Amino acid sequence: MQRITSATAAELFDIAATRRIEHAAAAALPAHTLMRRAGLAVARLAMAIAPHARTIWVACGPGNNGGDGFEAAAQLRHRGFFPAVTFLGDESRLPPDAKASLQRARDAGVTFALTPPSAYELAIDALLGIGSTRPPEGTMAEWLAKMHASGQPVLCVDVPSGLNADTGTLPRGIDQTQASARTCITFLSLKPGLFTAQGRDAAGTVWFDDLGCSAFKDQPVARIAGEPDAHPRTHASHKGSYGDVAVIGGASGMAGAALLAGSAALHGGAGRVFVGLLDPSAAPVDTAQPELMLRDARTLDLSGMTAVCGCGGGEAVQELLPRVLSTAAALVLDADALNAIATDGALQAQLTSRGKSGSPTVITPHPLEAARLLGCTVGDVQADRLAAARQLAARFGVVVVLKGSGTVIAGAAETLPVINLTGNASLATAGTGDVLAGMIGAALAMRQPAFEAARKAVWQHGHIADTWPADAAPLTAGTLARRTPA
Ligand SMILES: NC(=O)C1=CN([C@@H]2O[C@H](COP(=O)(O)OP(=O)(O)OC[C@H]3O[C@@H](n4cnc5c(N)ncnc54)[C@H](OP(=O)(O)O)[C@@H]3O)[C@@H](O)[C@H]2O)[C@@H](O)CC1
Ligand SMILES: Nc1ncnc2c1ncn2[C@@H]1O[C@H](COP(=O)(O)OP(=O)(O)O)[C@@H](O)[C@H]1O
Ligand SMILES: [K+]
Repeated sequence: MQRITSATAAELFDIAATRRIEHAAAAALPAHTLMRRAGLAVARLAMAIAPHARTIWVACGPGNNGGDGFEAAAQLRHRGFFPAVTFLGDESRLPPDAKASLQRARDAGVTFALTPPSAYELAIDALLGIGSTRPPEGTMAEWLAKMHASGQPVLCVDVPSGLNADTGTLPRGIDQTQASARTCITFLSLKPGLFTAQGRDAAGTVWFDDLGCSAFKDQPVARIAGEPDAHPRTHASHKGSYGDVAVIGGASGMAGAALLAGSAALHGGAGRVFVGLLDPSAAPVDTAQPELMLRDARTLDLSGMTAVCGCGGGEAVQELLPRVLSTAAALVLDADALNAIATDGALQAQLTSRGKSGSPTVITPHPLEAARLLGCTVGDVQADRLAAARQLAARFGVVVVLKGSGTVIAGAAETLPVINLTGNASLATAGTGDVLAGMIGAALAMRQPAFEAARKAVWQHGHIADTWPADAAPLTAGTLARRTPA
């Protein structure tokens, strides 16, 4: 059993691949072996989470996920705990594995009840796993609501019930994000939905158990990539070794966004940072950050530079985009640059041909910007974040950073997308996206390949937030930009 953290590197498998792994493993093992191993793993984790629990509520559903719950209850009873099982299903229609585990729970002397216990110290959610086909309703929805509102810890078996294990979406009305401490133990494969969209809130801390079946492989759909490699600086280097970044943005009233990106590029390690402001009346120097070289955006020669374009760019950025797209040596497109491209077919064609030419290019849309680029709704993007990021990457031939909880990084078709596990809601404050764009710009300026530059910066951006000292100044975009990545 392995705890999954932001340092973990592993492949992610969708439901179809997981089913194939399960069938291959089950065929190679004696009957009921997988479920017995799964139930034992649940019981062990339950004992670790709530070692002093008197009553453990085990809510079991109509399929094999419920079977895991019966098996866990049997194992817990054998170890002196008092599981109370509520079963929502038709015994005569239980799959064979689950039926055998139900019998084992009965034989172990587990208590069965029609309604949840009035008091309990841990709830085990074994209602639905990867076989969830429709939104939970009626009694199942009530039990889930009770579990999640009770304040007691919840241990989800394989997948939080109702969560789409491929996409991380929860059905409307099923809230699994309330105050209870949440843990999920998942079997045979790590599923992408546990790590993006609503998955991170629903699953909480994720544990993985391969049930002794690591030999059974299949085709992954994405990966979590762990901590990126450090790039130590050689003694015999100088500022020219670390490249130039030119931030282009900061239209009237929005200079701050460009300055934040510039600050992040500087602290991210770029050799020199120019900030090309679109506001002609902007001050000639930022006295708080005199290292930044402020210029008129129209005068910058981008041919040897990494451009970070769009932060606070307003509508003014549109007229500069043809030159930026054709001349920047490497490029990060954010915010208003993306909005401009979304409404302009010629710019889209230019972006596509830039992508085809292989010039390093990263786009960093949040879900609304991604929706504009794809011509769909935010709901469509969030309904399948992996697919949306892959689609954008394929359309323009660039590296895509689809931001939000479980940021997705997608590139060329032959590169597995990455779901990033650092970051938290303290980043949900204005300007943190500008900081990310600047950090990616710095990594590109240091000549890291575009996908790796994006992956590294996204990981570090989130990691800074995750390790923000409790006694430090509050996390704002400005303080985030100034913290050296750990
Ligand atoms: N076999 C093994 O040894 C191992 C299996 N493992 C475990 O099996 C799990 C997969 O089991 P599974 O395929 O039986 O699917 P599961 O998630 O239990 O649900 C299917 C049942 O739920 C029903 N149903 C669906 N939605 C519903 C809803 N909203 N409300 C109400 N009912 C709903 C659906 O009914 P139907 O849609 O057919 O009407 C069907 O009856 C997997 O996640 C893992 O925990 C692993 O431990 C490895 C070892
Ligand atoms: N709840 C969250 N969990 C993890 N990361 C988040 C969360 N909310 C925001 N972020 C991150 O913060 C940044 C916000 O970027 P963006 O939406 O472009 O903001 P802005 O335009 O204000 O700079 C992104 O990197 C995003 O992934
Ligand atoms: K479950």
